[in-house]
Amino acid sequence: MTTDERPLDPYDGILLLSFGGPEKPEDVLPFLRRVTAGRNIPDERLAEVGEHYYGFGGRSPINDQNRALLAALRAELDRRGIDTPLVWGNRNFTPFTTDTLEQAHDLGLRRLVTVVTSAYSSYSSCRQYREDLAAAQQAVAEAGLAVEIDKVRPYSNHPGFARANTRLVTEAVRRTLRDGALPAGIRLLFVTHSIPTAMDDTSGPGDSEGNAYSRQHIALGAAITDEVNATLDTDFTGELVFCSRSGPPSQPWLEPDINDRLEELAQEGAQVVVVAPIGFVSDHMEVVYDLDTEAAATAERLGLRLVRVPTVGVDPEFVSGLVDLVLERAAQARGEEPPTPVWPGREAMPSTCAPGCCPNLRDARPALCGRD
Ligand SMILES: CC1=C(CCC(=O)O)c2cc3nc(cc4[nH]c(cc5[nH]c(cc1n2)c(C)c5CCC(=O)O)c(CCC(=O)O)c4C)C(CCC(=O)O)=C3C
Ligand SMILES: [Fe+2]
Repeated sequence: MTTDERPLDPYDGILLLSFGGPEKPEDVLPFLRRVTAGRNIPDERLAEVGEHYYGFGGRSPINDQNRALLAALRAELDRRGIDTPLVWGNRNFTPFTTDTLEQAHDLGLRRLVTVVTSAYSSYSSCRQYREDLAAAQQAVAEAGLAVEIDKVRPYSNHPGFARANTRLVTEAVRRTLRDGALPAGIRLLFVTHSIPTAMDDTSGPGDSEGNAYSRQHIALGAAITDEVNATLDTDFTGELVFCSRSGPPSQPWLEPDINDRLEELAQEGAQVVVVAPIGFVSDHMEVVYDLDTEAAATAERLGLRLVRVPTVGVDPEFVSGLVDLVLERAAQARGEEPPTPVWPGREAMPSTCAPGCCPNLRDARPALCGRD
């Protein structure tokens, strides 16, 4: 059979791997216990985060967003004549990854290529998913089922993700124009999930300078800002801020928190803030609570108008980019050297993580899709 007929060879299945979220009030506590097992999150923070979920009827939007992404990926694969089955697994909620691997094996799938719903390099956003894959693979192996698993590269600088974000930010800024002019005191903020500074310091390949997580965000934010300025003839200075900090106060996490920064910006005379959550791929709880509820309330109290940019979600350019990444990974697995498009910057992250990449600083565990 030629590769034209089977463009995903050697893979016979695609796995969408995500975080997972609760779907009803009774799910919330078990979900939170699972997310935070052994992670030193104060009880008060857990109770508080539980309330975020109860405020939305105990249902996170994330699973439905993944169902929509699956449908969009299926449609894009079909459009390209690729009939490879697509399955979905989560870290913290059903369908759990181990069950998904069993299901995949039942379907006859033996070698999967994984797309993670996270674009950046860090323990939480990359290696922890690789550990999930190793644990699930081990669990099904104990039942005698063998499934091989690879993943696509971290894709914050893949044009599909980066250009879709650029277009969404440009459109949001364009919508603020009145008679072709920007409103006075407008600022552009890029937001992502805060992580412990120790996790950021060690993110990226083991022999690199670290801080891959924050650098990747800064690079994308700067590239988007340049594009917006070029397209709309503006002179924004974008900046990166953080949300969803959860560790104890004694542990340093990436700052500034978006709410603190809004206070400062209001004092500096800002009036409109465009908030682009480039750290996330869908409008899940960290977006609809931390930004649309909490940061929106902060902005309101300060008299700031907050314009929230959508996440990429099922944007066709993003979805098509994910399919390109899967095809690229398949070509690599066949021993070819396919082009690895990159924007912004010049270097694609490797599809197989380097030794020591984004280490687990608490308890090292086996991880797939890497060279250690
Ligand atoms: C980098 C990163 C991403 C982005 C990459 C990716 O998407 O994977 C992300 C995504 C998400 N984080 C999510 C939810 C939570 N994260 C928590 C806690 C933590 N997140 C961390 C990091 C990240 N998290 C970290 C370092 C912790 C501390 C504990 C630990 O070291 O693990 C907690 C515990 C309670 C609390 O918030 O304190 C919850 C409930 C949801 C689901 C949303 C929904 O339900 O719609 C999603 C998509
Ligand atoms: Fe999180």
